[in-house]
Amino acid sequence: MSYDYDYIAVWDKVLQSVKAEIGSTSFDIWFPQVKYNTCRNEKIYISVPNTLTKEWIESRYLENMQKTFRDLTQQDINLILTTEPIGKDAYISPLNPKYTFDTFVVGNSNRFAHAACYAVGEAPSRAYNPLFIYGGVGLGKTHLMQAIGHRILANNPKYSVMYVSSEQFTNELIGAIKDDNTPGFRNKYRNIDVLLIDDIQFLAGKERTQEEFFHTFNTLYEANKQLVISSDRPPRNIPTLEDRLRSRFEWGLITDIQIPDLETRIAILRKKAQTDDFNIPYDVLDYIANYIDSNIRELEGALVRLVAYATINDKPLNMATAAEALKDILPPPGPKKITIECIQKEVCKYYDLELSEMLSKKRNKQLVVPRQIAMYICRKLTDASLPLIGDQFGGRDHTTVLHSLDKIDREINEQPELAAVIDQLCKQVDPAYGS
Ligand SMILES: Nc1ncnc2c1ncn2[C@@H]1O[C@H](COP(=O)(O)OP(=O)(O)OP(=O)(O)O)[C@@H](O)[C@H]1O
Repeated sequence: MSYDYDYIAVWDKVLQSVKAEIGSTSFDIWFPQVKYNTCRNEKIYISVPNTLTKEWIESRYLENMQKTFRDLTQQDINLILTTEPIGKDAYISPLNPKYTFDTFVVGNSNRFAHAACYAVGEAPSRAYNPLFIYGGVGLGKTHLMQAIGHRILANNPKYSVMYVSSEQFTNELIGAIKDDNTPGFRNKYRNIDVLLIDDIQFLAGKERTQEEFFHTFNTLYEANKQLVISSDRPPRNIPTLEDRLRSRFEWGLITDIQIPDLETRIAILRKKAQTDDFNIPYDVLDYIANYIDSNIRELEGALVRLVAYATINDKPLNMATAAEALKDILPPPGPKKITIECIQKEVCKYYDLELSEMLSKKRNKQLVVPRQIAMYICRKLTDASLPLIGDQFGGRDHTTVLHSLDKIDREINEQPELAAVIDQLCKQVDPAYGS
């Protein structure tokens, strides 16, 4: 047996047996979008819609599914769950219908990026070209990019809009080189009206792909076609990106998405609950939003996990169920205890430092300032005495702490940007700060 259609039939049987085993409620939650994709080198690739589903199935059902598959085929085959498209024609992902401007919540962290994307969606090749969007993992870059695609298509159904991740672009180029069909590849990429290319940082170090992308970029740009590029960092920070590409990315508009504040996180959860018709009390949404603060995908993942848990166990969607369902990823509900350590960690995260550096005796400026800020916040948000703070900062004397507090006090008055950073850090440590 080696044809896809044989394996597809086996896969169907595997699904039937899973359903018989776990019941249709769980099955309908986890399996509707789990599909046979392709067979490559003794491996069967199964597409799953997201990482949460992947992890859930892997940890609970995969072993049995694999066994059933092997029993039915009498072949030593591995099942691989993947969120990436692999199938022969699957290099170009269609747009996700959920990623539109309507479903995107605008807050301070993404207002500018949203406005830029919206303008490009309404006036492709006229507003900003290229448009470069960057921001941390799971903050909405793909969503915004695809929203541009949807809007352009809604206004101009004849446009050919292509969304592709840089990884797919690379894989497809490699495939074309292997099959001696680079003209076909070029033809496809250079005859479109809009190219949305995601996660461009993936091209770092891939010279041949960069070369190809450079020509694709030029051809499209010269033909006045719209380019939208996303990355996890600004062009100047992508290592081993050729200068000629970097400079092209800087020709148009560069816009970033920041980590959302608490209000935006709550608004995103409310919108998601409303769109998916989940009836969840606001205090539960606030609880989730309070603790998951740096990745919207995880924020949504927690919500989905809660709903799945409540459905499977037939429990009400309330705080107690949330605490149970999310106990592995969130601390129990209730006021968060603010400790010196959690302040140190938050400040380290902000300044990209190791905790050990903050507690060390080193006195270079990159360490001294964050250390003094952390001491200042400890004094502000905890009851800790000066000697205790000194002690927990690598055994420093209380006079050192006092000196730090005085210094930051003075600088806050002179430097509004420092005051804003400290304010933001205080909010991160204590979501109730200032309210
Ligand atoms: N402002 C927002 N409003 C509503 N949903 C959002 C918002 N921002 C992000 N999301 C949702 O969060 C999830 C992650 O977003 P997305 O995949 O666009 O992130 P990304 O920045 O492209 O991540 P990566 O760096 O992993 O490529 C998606 O389901 C998206 O719909």
